[in-house]
Amino acid sequence: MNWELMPKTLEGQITMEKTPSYFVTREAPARISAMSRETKLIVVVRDPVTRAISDYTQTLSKKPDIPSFESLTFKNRTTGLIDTSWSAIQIGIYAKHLDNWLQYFPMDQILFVSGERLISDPAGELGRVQDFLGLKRIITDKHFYFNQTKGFPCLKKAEGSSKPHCLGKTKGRTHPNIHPEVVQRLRDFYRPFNMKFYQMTGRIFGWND
Ligand SMILES: Nc1ncnc2c1ncn2[C@@H]1O[C@H](COP(=O)(O)OS(=O)(=O)O)[C@@H](OP(=O)(O)O)[C@H]1O
Repeated sequence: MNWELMPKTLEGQITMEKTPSYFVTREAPARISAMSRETKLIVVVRDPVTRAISDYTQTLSKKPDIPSFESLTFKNRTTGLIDTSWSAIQIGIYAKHLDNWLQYFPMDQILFVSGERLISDPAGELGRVQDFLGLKRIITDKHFYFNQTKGFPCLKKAEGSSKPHCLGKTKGRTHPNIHPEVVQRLRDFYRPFNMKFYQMTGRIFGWND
């Protein structure tokens, strides 16, 4: 197996790699740190309850026969006991995953991007990303417009083209309606983990307001 998958980076270049599952993979911090302790890490996080529903929506689009969101959420519906072994729930316990990364990387090498702000203020959030990477703020408000049909911000011009570009059909799917009681139970479940995560990152993401 060839482990040297990352290309060599020359002076003045930044090599980037995106794998959503790294953040929740136990072995990832040690392996990335062994490759380079200077690696900068960027994680996009959104309200873990919406994240769980989004995760379920994605699975449902591939396997329409899976059980309901509610039945996967609870180990026991009557007592309200949540099945934390279900990956859609487990992934949203951000404080726990961050603990694992902090064994190998200092906090100032990790940037948390707010998924909600990425939608409401993409240029502002990307401004933080550019600062974190030590880049000039080249991407600004001028580059985005809000596409009413898509319901999301899109690029005015795609790279190498003069045409507007939105993310594809698999981004921004309609979520199924989940019973408000189930949503509330999940909000209560995540609250302490969210509070811990705000404390660790020094940013209030506003998921329990
Ligand atoms: N500009 C724009 N356009 C469309 N979608 C946007 C945008 N910005 C953020 N989002 C949110 O991205 C969510 C999907 O991203 P994922 O992280 O699931 O993608 S990935 O498959 O893990 O790469 C997707 O989640 P869903 O709403 O559940 O589809 C969106 O909420």
